[in-house]
Amino acid sequence: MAEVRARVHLNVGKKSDIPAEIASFSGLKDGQEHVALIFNQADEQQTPLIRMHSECLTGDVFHSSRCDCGEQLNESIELMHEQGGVLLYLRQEGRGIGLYNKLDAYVLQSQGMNTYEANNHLGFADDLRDFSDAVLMLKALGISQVKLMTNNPKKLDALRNNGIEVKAVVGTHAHIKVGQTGNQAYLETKIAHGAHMLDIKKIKKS
Ligand SMILES: Nc1nc2c(ncn2[C@@H]2O[C@H](COP(=O)(O)OP(=O)(O)OP(=O)(O)O)[C@@H](O)[C@H]2O)c(=O)[nH]1
Ligand SMILES: [Zn+2]
Repeated sequence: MAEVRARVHLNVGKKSDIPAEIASFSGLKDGQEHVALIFNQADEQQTPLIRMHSECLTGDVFHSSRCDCGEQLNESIELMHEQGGVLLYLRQEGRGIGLYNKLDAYVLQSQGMNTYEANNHLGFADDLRDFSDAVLMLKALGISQVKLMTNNPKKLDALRNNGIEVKAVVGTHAHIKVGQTGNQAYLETKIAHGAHMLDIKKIKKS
């Protein structure tokens, strides 16, 4: 069993004006410092909106053209500001392979491989993520049923197979960034080979 270690108020978002709390945990299994952002005390709602967001330094911090992670993060924060929610920020950079390996994968993608082929070429599976710490974090917050914000069916399975009831799924928009280092091929590959439920019509040019 994991437990909440510290829980403290802060404002977040592009303008630092969205009230939230950040929580740290004890008893997590993989040794990473995962955190939860809690909006409007949503852990007290019966079925809060949840996002399990895997870390992406290049996208979340630098708003890289190669992916849509930073935009998804902002979208989650803004929606949770409106309706409450819990954002689990999971330290699973590069779908679990780490930042330097992800940059090696980007080199291979610049040479023509897709995102999964590049992982495989480096000796990794398509996706190394394990969401059991996310489940422990939800349980530590007393959350057993959720509305999940994702397009990734693996995240649904990870919760459903571990005692968290997923009552509804809320898709995120994706934002196309055109050009040689853009994210269009990355998003299309996730739909075609990763079974992502991303509605191509929901893709917006940003
Ligand atoms: N290995 C690898 N990881 C990538 C690449 N592009 C982005 N990532 C990582 O992919 C992860 C994306 O995380 P999420 O946005 O939470 O997950 P998702 O599987 O896309 O699912 P949803 O956004 O919930 O639909 C982050 O850890 C990024 O660092 C890539 O080309 N190669
Ligand atoms: Zn990213």
